[in-house]
Amino acid sequence: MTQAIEANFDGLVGPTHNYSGLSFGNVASLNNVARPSNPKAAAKQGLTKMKALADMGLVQGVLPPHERPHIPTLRSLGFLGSDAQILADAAKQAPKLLAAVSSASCMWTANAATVSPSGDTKDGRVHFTPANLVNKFHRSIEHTTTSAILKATFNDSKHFAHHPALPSVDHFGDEGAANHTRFCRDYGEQGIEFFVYGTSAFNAAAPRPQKFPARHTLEASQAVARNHGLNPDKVVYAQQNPDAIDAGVFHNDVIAVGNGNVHFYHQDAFLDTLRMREDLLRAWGEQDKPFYLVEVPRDAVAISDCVQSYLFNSQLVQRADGNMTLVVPAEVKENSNVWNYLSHLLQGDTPIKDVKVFDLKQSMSNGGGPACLRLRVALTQEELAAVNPSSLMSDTLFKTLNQWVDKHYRDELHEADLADPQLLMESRRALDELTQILQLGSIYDFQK
Ligand SMILES: NCCC[C@H](NC(=O)CCC(=O)O)C(=O)O
Repeated sequence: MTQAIEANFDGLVGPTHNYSGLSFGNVASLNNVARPSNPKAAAKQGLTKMKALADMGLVQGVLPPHERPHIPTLRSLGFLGSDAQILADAAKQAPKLLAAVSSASCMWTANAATVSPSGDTKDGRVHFTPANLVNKFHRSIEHTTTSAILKATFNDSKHFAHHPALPSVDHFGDEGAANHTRFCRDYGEQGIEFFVYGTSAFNAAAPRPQKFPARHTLEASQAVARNHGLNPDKVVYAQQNPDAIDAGVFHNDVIAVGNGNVHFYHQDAFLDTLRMREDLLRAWGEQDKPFYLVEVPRDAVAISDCVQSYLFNSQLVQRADGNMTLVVPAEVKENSNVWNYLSHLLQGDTPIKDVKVFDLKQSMSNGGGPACLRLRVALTQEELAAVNPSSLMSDTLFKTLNQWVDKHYRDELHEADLADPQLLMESRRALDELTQILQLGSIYDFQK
């Protein structure tokens, strides 16, 4: 049998990366509002992580940034005239709206979509549903372009099925793979799809957070599971602990991560931990590999440590020897509770055997760690061969993209700069060139 693999598709940080405090409930986004950003450093930090994972022998892909500021959204909201006029009017009349349509938030591709590998789906294809991200206006405008990018990257209907986003209303709030994990013995076999939601929209009695929004609903996850043709016996749902959301855990991937036969999560991540454990063990059943439930006790690491360090927003990746590496942000090393816990974990009886640390400070300052920056797509060799080859990381692509960033990106950006018509022109020139580098065709409005 040919070996299936799990590829990571990272979002390349766009030229308008900035700190606008747009994400209520996301502590880092709120704390860093109005700080100057460095889009050039942000893009390079992301590229360095992508290249390092490719060098570890993993398949690494790149998804391009979206067109920002998004002039078509401003036009649809009544701004008229030339692009420069629209920017000037929006900056004056609705500066927060201009910031929202300028966000580089599509870099966090864990929120791009939910992906079900072919081993799990009825028709044996890989299924994609772009997330509607309806809870945040600046993110709710992503799914149309995300859909175009996914279709251009996974462009073969024999292997890949693309669904539209769910209805854009709170009832179907969908944050994509940030709340979705897949467990399996082998990436090509039937696995368990684990959906985590913030609340249930159609059940008024369901527990919900008091302070911050629950961005993802049970009903959204159920609809995705139906559309993807998943086997109900191999789907597990779990509700996030509402208190965790109120403590700043706006996506489940801030407090849990899974891969293969390992679920690594915090004691306070879920509303009903016992049930989550039982449901996963039942779905796993009898296999020649044990299932590891690695629960981090609150006495060792508090929720506040998780939110501050992003311990769980790590990538748990497969090594050639069958063990796993945890890819963490530098903040993990700076938090002594977390670092001590990790040192202890690596000695224990779990497949997690080493840690790799990356500086992702630019993304982290908006609440996005290593796991937020990647969308996982498990692929058989035949499916991998059908992926757009120009989207896959290599020595050449790494060099080309670094040069491209050097040529087009600024190293300092303030919120006021978003009104600069030059920034719009620079971004469009950059993205036009990028679609040629990645051979994606015309995916942006300005190219049509
Ligand atoms: N998965 C990580 C997502 C982080 C993202 N932050 C933001 O959109 C912050 C943007 C700003 O505040 O400028 C969010 O909360 O959805």
